[in-house]
Amino acid sequence: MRHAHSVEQVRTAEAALMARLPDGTLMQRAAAGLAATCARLLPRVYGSRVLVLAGSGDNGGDALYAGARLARRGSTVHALLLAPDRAHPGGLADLLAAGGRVTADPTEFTRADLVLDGIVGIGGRGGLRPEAAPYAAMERGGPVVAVDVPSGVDPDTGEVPGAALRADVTVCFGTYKPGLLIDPGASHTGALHLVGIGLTLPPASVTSLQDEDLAALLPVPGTESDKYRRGVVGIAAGSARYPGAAVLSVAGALRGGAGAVRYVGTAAEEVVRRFPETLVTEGGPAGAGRVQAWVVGPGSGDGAEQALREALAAEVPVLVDADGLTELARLGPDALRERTAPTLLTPHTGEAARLLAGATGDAPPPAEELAAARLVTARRLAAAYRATVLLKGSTTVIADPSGEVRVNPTGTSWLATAGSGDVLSGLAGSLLAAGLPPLDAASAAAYLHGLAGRHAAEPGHPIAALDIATALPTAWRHRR
Ligand SMILES: NC(=O)C1=CN([C@@H]2O[C@H](COP(=O)(O)OP(=O)(O)OC[C@H]3O[C@@H](n4cnc5c(N)ncnc54)[C@H](OP(=O)(O)O)[C@@H]3O)[C@@H](O)[C@H]2O)[C@@H](O)CC1
Ligand SMILES: [K+]
Repeated sequence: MRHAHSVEQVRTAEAALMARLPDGTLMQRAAAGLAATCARLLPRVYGSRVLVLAGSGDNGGDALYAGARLARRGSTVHALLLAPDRAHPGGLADLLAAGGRVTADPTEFTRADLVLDGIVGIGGRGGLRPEAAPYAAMERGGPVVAVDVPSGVDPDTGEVPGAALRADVTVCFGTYKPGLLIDPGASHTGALHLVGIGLTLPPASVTSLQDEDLAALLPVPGTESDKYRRGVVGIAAGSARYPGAAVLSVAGALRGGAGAVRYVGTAAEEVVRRFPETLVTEGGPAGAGRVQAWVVGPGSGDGAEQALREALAAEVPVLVDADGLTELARLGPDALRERTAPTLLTPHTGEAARLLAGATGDAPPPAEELAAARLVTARRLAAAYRATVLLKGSTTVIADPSGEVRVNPTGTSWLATAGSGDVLSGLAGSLLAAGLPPLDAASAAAYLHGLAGRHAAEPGHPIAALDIATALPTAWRHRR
């Protein structure tokens, strides 16, 4: 599991540790880790050109001290000071003592074999300021290594409100920051390296599953298992107009580990033709047999209202997707108030905008605004509806009403294909039926779905939604 901590949590842990250590110890630990990573990135440290972009704070201090270490190993190190009269005094003195020089020449950015971005770290707010903004678009001669955070990325949220540096590698200190894991910030970090500096941190509210976490979450049938113990997932999806959504949701559900898939809706014929193992019931969720979790909404069209009401009345976990979400947005959070079992909502940003409008009574915010603020949006929705929310898109973010968040690391842009969300809904519903709590079910489903998309698209070609469902067993088996 990757754990990400907020700036406030990092500052608290830093203060506690600094009180016990001699001045400057943490910065030296950070600089040592940073310099070691830079040395590995350079073909040869001796004789390489290194540029340090140093801002006014400790982030610049880290970069200057790391520059000094590289200068002592024979690199030609220049420092470009973005606030020359406020550069970190100790770091600058150390760099000069090691033979480094100050430059005012911005073209050094292009000449350098490696650039250290020490403009701003966890103390930064807003995009790059005018003196630093041109570096965001400038041609580079070698890798850019971000110190702690790529400058211009909000460390707490991943928002990128203005210009920001795109790093090839980010060396972060003590812990990951949420903004390094969530787009658009995540797409600025490049490869992530964590350097331990000895902080004692509280439990993280933002985490990201890794392969071994997925392995621990996925249900494995025991010798006592029968289909009911493994879970029956009910799929209320599809309509005369959109029968395909039902087929795709069932396809995802069948490969999600539940013991059986029960389908209700008007696309039964198409579903059974494709997947004869599906149990089919006439009518809506209310009249269906035993079901341990419902998925309601993909392609439901006009049938969404009735199906949603019936599913929400059941005392089992319910996943609401697509047309079900549009209907829920119309009803507002009150529709979930009486529920005793968990509810999982799986909106894309357009549906999230409607859900927010349904909760506030305001006009729906532009979907692009929500896409740029994914963490905040998922948390707002989870709080408003008191439900677990899986916000789809570039970095899928899953928030539960307690404020806990999982960030999915396996996304791929190949997943942005029609019907991909239908497969995800069935898969997540299946994991809910198998008994996983909603945060686990949603994050495991997003992880597997992303992996399946990668497998299906290998070695790099377009895929259709059914390809994702077909690749799920491979993703399940290999988990990477
Ligand atoms: N925490 C830890 O455990 C450890 C932390 N360490 C390091 O310290 C870093 C945090 O250092 P920090 O607190 O000095 O803040 P930092 O990010 O350098 O910013 C400082 C100043 O920048 C300015 N500024 C703001 N926004 C800006 C913008 N957009 N563009 C340009 N400038 C902007 C603003 O000043 P202003 O100009 O507004 O007066 C602000 O006060 C951390 O990321 C890590 O690298 C390690 O050494 C070891 C252990
Ligand atoms: K930085």
